[in-house]
Amino acid sequence: MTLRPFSDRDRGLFVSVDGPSGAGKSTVVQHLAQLLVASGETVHTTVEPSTGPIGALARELTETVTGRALACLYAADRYHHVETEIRPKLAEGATVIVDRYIPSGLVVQRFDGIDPAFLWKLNAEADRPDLAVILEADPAVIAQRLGERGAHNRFQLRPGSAHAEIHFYAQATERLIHAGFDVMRVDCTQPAHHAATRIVERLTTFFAPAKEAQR
Ligand SMILES: Nc1ncnc2c1ncn2[C@@H]1O[C@H](COP(=O)(O)OP(=O)(O)OP(=O)(O)O)[C@@H](O)[C@H]1O
Ligand SMILES: Cc1cn([C@H]2C[C@H](O)[C@@H](COP(=O)(O)O)O2)c(=O)[nH]c1=O
Repeated sequence: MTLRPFSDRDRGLFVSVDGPSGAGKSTVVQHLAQLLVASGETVHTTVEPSTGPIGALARELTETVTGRALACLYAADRYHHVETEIRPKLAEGATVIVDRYIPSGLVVQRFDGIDPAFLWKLNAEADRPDLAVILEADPAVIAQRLGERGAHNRFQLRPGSAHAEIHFYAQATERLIHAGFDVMRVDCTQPAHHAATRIVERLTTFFAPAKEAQR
């Protein structure tokens, strides 16, 4: 199987995975990568904030810097990540799976009261993923997972954060669909490998070239 976007057969497929904190993004990304590698794909997994210099700064400053300044820092990391890691890996033909991307940029900074229109403009020039996966679940499930695992950041410590984040994601998802993004909503209350299998099915149905084209 060789996964290629129809718009550009010379590069690999770009998939983003977003969803509320603790929904299971990292777990699904891991399963998805394993399934794709097992089917013969070259896969590069990556994460935002990136491991680059701006990503490291954003991660370090998330607890102390707020609002527009933090939103700009995450957007700067995104543009740098695309230029220095994502595009080069796609050009090598790898399927790139990113754990958090534009949808997170449209959602997380809303906890600091930032206007969604500002977040949209800030992220508007970042390369679009071929498929934007959004994990969805009942707030009680997410709150339970967060409670068991423990919070990773200040946003997850707020009472009702799971409810608020699910609401922000629903709005961001509508906006992405309206702008023409290929969005796949995935129920993450199912076991993670089931969710990953559904994503692989979608990728192979919509993006794997016909056998003749591969020869
Ligand atoms: N499908 C699932 N069913 C049950 N538990 C799950 C599932 N997916 C993830 N978990 C558990 O939920 C917790 C959060 O998972 P994970 O770290 O993958 O979430 P995340 O969305 O990447 O979190 P964060 O946004 O904080 O990075 C972990 O303890 C993980 O083992
Ligand atoms: C991409 C992105 C990330 N963040 C914040 C949210 C979290 O504090 C960390 C990510 O860590 P996790 O282990 O994946 O939860 O980064 C953000 O505020 N804005 C963003 O666009």
